[in-house]
Order: sequence, then structure tokens, then C-alpha cells
Amino acid sequence: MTVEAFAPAKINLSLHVTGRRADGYHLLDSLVAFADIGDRIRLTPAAEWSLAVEGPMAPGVPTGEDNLCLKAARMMGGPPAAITLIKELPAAAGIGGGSADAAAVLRGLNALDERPLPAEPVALGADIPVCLRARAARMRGIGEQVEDVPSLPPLYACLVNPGVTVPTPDIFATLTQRENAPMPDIQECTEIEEFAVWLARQRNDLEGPARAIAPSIGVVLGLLAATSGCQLARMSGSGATCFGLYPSLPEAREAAAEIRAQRPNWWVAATPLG
Ligand SMILES: C[C@](O)(CO)[C@H](O)COP(=O)(O)OP(=O)(O)OC[C@H]1O[C@@H](n2ccc(N)nc2=O)[C@H](O)[C@@H]1O
Ligand SMILES: Nc1ncnc2c1ncn2[C@@H]1O[C@H](COP(=O)(O)OP(=O)(O)OP(=O)(O)O)[C@@H](O)[C@H]1O
Repeated sequence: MTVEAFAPAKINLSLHVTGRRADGYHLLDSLVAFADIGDRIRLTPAAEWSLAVEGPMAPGVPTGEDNLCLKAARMMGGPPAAITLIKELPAAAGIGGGSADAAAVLRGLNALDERPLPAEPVALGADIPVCLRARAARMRGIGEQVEDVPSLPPLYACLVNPGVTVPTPDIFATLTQRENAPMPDIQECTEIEEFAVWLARQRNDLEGPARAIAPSIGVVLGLLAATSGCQLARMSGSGATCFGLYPSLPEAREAAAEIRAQRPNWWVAATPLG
């Protein structure tokens, strides 16, 4: 029997850094949503644990014990499985690739034989708890507190990564202002236009440090903001992937086509968010 699990891209619609714990981890307040594009995981019971990495974004992704898929499997324990990771998302890109994969392995193993999920998934990575749920949520603490949010209006995004990898620890290390205001209550709205006005008042506090390390993020944001119908352009996570928000999927696809035509080597995708 083979089980498949989907590892959707995680988008931080906002990302406020509100403090720092004694162990160096930062306190966050983030509105997170998920795309319908992502990596895929296949799990087949086997005599021992193994991992094969395939797909268009496989080059450069670790295939050994340092891959988060195997770390997740080891944490969960139980009868071993052969894991195949089909990598569609760019790595070290601020859209949770490794965390999404690890969360999908946890979900997949649970589906395989109902083995229990780990009690503290955050120990695998700050983004794992939110990626386990894989639906819009507010994330606080260092990522271990995840709660439902009021329903968001239909949102469509164009995701753009300029091909620069941005290591998350470097971005947190170069932050100068670590105590910033949290997000206010999330405004319930039915129209993207109203939601975008609210979201524009929120922030991604990692954008400044990320732009200093990867100036092409500024170029990405400029190109997205200039596309027709774009309500808001912002960076996700610690970068370098940025998103534009659009009222409809055709508008998000049109923006993706425009940007692909200008930058054929960039990773560009249009998706609903939820
Ligand atoms: C920036 C975000 O993507 C926002 O969703 C996440 O907080 C990062 O999640 P992640 O990649 O799962 O992060 P981890 O693998 O746990 O941590 C990578 C590194 O980022 C820094 N880090 C991460 C999360 C956090 N709340 N505070 C931190 O300071 C730490 O230096 C840590 O060593
Ligand atoms: N399954 C995996 N997919 C991608 N990278 C992985 C995986 N497992 C381990 N890694 C390592 O983790 C590093 C960070 O990759 P990842 O895609 O998780 O970052 P990210 O998208 O920036 O994460 P976040 O949005 O959570 O900050 C990579 O450079 C790679 O060496």
C-alpha cells in the first residue's frame, strides 16, 4: 500500500517579529495561508527508512539524514517506509518547502497506519505546526501556537522567486529591531479589496534584512506591483519568494505570464490561497 501526501507552499501574508526568547528564537505573529501548488510525498512500507528526491526542484536538496522528511520520519518512529519526495517548490525560499515536506510525512505516516503524531512537532522546525494543518491560520509564539482565523475572502496569488536562496538564520541574525507591535485582530471581510487595505497596514518585519542580503527582492516586488489587478505585493517568510494578490485566478495567471516573459529564469506560479 502506498500513501500520498501533499505539501503545499506556505505563504506568510504578514509576519510580525514581536520579541526574542532567551534561547535566541524569535516570537512571531503571522497570518499564514496555503497555495494549491506544492511538493508531493509518497510513502510505501519497507524494511528500512529510505528517501528518494525527484522532480524539477530536486537538484541541491539534501537526500540524506539532514532532509527534513527523514528527520520527521525518525521523530514519528514506527514501522519504516520508503519515502519519495517530488520537489516542485524552490528550497530556502520562504515558502516552507522543507517544513511543508516534513509535515506531509507526518500526516502521511499517520494515514498509513494511524500511528500518533509527535507531541511537539515544533521541535522539527518553527513552521511545522502550521504546515501540519495546511489551512489559513494565525501563528504565534515561535510557531507552536496555531489558531483558526476568521474566513478570508477568496484570494489568488502570483508567487515569484528570483532564484536567490536566502538562509532563514542569516535573516533573523541581521534583524536590528526585534520588539515590534503584534498584529491587531484579523479583520473579517468578504472582498479582497477590503482585505488588502487591512493587510497593507500589516508588515513582514524580515523584508528589510532580506532585501539587504538579496536586493533582487526589491525588483520582484516592483514587477508584481506593476501587474494589472495586483492589490498588494509582499515578501513571504524570510524570502526571497514574494507574492502579489489578485481578485481572480485569471488575473493571477496573467500576472504570472507577464513576469515569466520578462524573467524566464525565475520561478513563477499562480495559485488560489486558503
Ligand atoms: C520565518 C518563518 O518561515 C515564518 O513562517 C519561520 O519562522 C521559519 O521556520 P523554519 O524554517 O521551520 O525555522 P527553523 O528551522 O525552526 O529555524 C531556522 C532558524 O531560524 C531562526 N528562527 C526561526 C523561527 C523563529 N521563530 N525564530 C528564529 O529565530 C533560528 O535562527 C533558527 O535556527
Ligand atoms: N525536504 C526539503 N526540502 C528543501 N530543503 C530541505 C529539505 N530538507 C532539508 N532541507 C534544507 O533546508 C534548507 C531550507 O529549506 P526550506 O525550503 O525548508 O526553507 P524555507 O522555504 O526558507 O523555509 P521557511 O519558509 O520555513 O523559512 C535548505 O537549504 C536545505 O538544505
